[in-house]
Amino acid sequence: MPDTTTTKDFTSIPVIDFSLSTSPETKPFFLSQLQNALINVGFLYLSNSTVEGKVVDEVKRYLPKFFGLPQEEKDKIQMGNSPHYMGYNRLGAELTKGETDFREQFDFSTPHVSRWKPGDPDFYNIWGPSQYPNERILPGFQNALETYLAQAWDLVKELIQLVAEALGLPRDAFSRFFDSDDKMSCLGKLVRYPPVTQDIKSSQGVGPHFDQGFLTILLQASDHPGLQAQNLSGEWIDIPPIAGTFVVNFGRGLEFVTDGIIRATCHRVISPPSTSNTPRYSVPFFQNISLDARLSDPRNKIEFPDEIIQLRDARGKLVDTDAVNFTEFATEPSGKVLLIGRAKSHPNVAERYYPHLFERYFPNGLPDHFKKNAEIQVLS
Ligand SMILES: O=C(O)CCC(=O)C(=O)O
Ligand SMILES: [Fe+2]
Repeated sequence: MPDTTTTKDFTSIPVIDFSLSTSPETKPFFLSQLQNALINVGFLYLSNSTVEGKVVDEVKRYLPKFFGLPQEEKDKIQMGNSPHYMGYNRLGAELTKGETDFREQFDFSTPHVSRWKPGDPDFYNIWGPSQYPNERILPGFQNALETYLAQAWDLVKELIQLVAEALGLPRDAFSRFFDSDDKMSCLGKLVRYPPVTQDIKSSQGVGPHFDQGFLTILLQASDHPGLQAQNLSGEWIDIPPIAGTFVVNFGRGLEFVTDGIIRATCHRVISPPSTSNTPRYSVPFFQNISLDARLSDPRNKIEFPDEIIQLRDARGKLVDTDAVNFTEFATEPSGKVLLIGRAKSHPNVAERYYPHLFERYFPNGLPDHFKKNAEIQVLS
C-alpha cells in the first residue's frame, strides 16, 4: 500500500491507531498522523477505538434481521410519518443532488425529545424521537442501537478534542459549537445497498456528496467495496472495508469553521454489481453541532497557528465538484442547514411537514423519477 503520510494528493486512506492517543509517549505520533489526515485527505481508518467489538457485532447481527422484516413492518415506521426525519425508507426513496440513491435505510438517533413549540424556528423540530419496530418483532434491536449510539457519541466527543490538538488548538476549541448533551442529538443510519438489478440499472448507492456537520464515523458492516473518496485531482479512491476499523471523515461544518484547513472530502458509494449475491451494509454515525450555532458569526472565528495555515496553503485548492455542498452555512444557523439538507434528500417528508421548504426546493412537485421509483417498489 502506498505511503500516504506525506503525499498531498492521496491515493489511499491512512490507518490510524486510536490507542496511540491514550499514552503520552505515543500521542505526538498519533496527532501528527491525524493532522495529515485532516488537512490532506479528509478521511482515515481508525483502529482500536473505544467502541466495544461486541457492541459493533450486535449491530452487524441485526442488520440483515432488520432489513429482512416483512415490508409492512418496515413501512409502519416509515420516515414519511416523522417530522424529525427518523425511521425507515424504502429503496430509492432518497435523492442526492436530485438523483435517486438506491439504498434502503433506517435513520435513528440518540434518545431526544423535540424542543420545538409554536413560534419557534422550524429547524428546532429536526431532532426528535426515533421510530423503532415493536420490541416483540425484533427483540433487543433498540437496545443494541442505542448502546452503539452512546459509545459512538463518546468516541466523537473525544475525537473532536484530539482534532483540536492536532491543529495546535486547546482541546476545547470546538466546544462552543455544542450544547449540553441533553440538548444535542446525533444521527445514526442502518444502510443496505442491494446489487444492481434489471429494474434498477443505476449503480448509484449514494451519489457524490459532502457530509454536513463535524465528524462522521462509518462502520462498513460487510465485506463489499463501493465507498470512494475524491482526491485533489478529482480521482475516485477506493475505501475498502478493513476489519476492526471505522472510517472517519469530516463534514462541511468542520471545514467551514477551520477555514478550509480540515478537508470535507467528497465521497460516494457504488452499489454491488449484479453478479453479487449479497447486499453491502454500512452504519454511518453523524456528529451534529448545536442547532443555533451560526458558523459564519465572527465571534466563532478560530485563530490557527501560522504553521497550520501554511500546511493548508501548501496542500492547494480543493477540487470543484458537482456535489451536495451545504453552502447555506455562510448565512444560516446550523439547524436550518440540516433541515434544508434533509428536505432535499427526502422530498416526501418535506412536502408533508415543511411545505414552505418543499415549495422552495421542489417548485414543480415531487420529481418524476422519485415517483416512478415508488411505483417500481409497489410493483415488486
Ligand atoms: O454507506 C457508506 O459507506 C457511506 C454512506 C455515506 O456517505 C452517507 O450516508 O453520508
Ligand atoms: Fe457521506
